[in-house]
Amino acid sequence: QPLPKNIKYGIVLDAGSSHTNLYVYEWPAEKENDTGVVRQVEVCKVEGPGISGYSHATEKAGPSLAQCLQQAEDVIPSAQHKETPVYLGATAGMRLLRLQNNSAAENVLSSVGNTLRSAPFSFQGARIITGQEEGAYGWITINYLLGNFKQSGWKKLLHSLKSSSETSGALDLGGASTQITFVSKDLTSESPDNQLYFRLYGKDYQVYTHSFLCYGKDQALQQKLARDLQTVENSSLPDPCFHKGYERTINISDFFKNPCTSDKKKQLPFSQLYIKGEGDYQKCRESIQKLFNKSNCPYSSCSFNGIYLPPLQGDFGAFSAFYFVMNFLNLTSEPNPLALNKVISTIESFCARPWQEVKAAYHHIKEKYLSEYCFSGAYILSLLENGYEFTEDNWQMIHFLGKIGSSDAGWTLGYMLNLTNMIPAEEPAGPPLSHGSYVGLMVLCSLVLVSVLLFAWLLFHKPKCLQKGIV
Ligand SMILES: Nc1ccn([C@@H]2O[C@H](COP(=O)(O)OP(=O)(O)OP(=O)(O)O)[C@@H](O)[C@H]2O)c(=O)n1
Ligand SMILES: [Ca+2]
Repeated sequence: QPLPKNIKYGIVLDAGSSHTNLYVYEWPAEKENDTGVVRQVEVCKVEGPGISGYSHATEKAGPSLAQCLQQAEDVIPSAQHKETPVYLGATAGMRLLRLQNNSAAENVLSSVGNTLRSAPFSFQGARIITGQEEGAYGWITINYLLGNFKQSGWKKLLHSLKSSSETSGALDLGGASTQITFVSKDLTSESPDNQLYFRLYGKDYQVYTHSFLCYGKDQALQQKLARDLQTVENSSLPDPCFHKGYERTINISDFFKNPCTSDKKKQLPFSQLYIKGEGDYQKCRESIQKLFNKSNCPYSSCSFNGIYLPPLQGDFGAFSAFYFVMNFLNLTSEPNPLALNKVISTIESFCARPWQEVKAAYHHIKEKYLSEYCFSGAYILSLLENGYEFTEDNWQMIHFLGKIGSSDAGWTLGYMLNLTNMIPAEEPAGPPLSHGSYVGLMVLCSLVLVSVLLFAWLLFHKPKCLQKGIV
């Protein structure tokens, strides 16, 4: 008779630059150290901006989380609230706010800390995670969910026959930063900041990671506009990355306060800028390309801006905004990824559609998202092709994925697994057989035993009917 399941829970808040998500995870207590047992049971999108958006009213950052915390209380049985850990990790939006206004960043963190402390859960901290951690935990999450870490018995044998790479690289695109993380056999010690070593389930991993601050898709757009503003003649700016007929007004006053644009600060004779879409993919790609400085590389090989990048290796899972954008454009085809030229032609023709037509065709999608899919599609291609130098030949190694099973791809699960010590360095000494195999083997042994006994009995106590035949 199976014992009643003892379920444990954990909560992680992903305080991103554009918004905050609260995740609830659950796992069977007795299988804590197995791989692939933790699953996401709830996600709650916090209303309003990301916590870095409360820099002018820091005391409101914490209360903005209340509704999602209430949702977590409803999902997790009350008897377990006290023992459920809750973590908050803030990413690039808060890294930028810390650069721009350190005390505002601290006040925001203390406000969210106070709210989380007053929830009935076990508060484990609210902090800004580093870009390295963000990359590493994203890599751990997807490989944990894909079951790439622990293999035993037949699976191990199959894997070694299948000469495929053992882990999948991780590509994360946020609003303010982007991360690339993968196992590299050619990783040299040229750039220690980009090197990580893990020992997980008895295996060593040499991992490359880098986080590009200001290269999330929202900040990349700000960077592009800052460049365009250098040569603007009047307050009207034609922009090839927006659809024809689309117009947007930008306030110049705060524009250059952002650390991603401050080095391009310029006095302008107007306070508002009027962007007018042109819908020209080629021109858009050309203007985005300028964001990737490929001119100097102090290492054996680089991505851009003089940052070390070893040769790309294996498959990649591309998630968050990589997925949102490519999914909108119907370019996430799996298990057979589309060829690069098909991807380019789709984005090119999407950018060429007039804004009125796009708006009518997708009236259910938020205008903020919809108006930027042309820019975002072009930016993703630039980042992957010009930045990381993916080519037609290895493009199909990229798999755009939103979820793996019931869990979202992102850094939060890896963060929780690490902080709760749920991924052991050594392979746990599990039972050598699964329950099914054990039962099967016992039945087989019993049958053999019964047959032997029957045979012995027949041999030594021959029934009369048989003796007669023999005589
Ligand atoms: N259906 C959606 C959802 C989000 N977005 C966009 O995707 C970006 C945000 O991606 P996300 O991964 O949520 O970024 P954050 O975590 O908020 O940012 P960061 O990781 O840089 O802190 C934003 O530009 C948002 O406008 C989108 O285009 N379509
Ligand atoms: Ca993010």
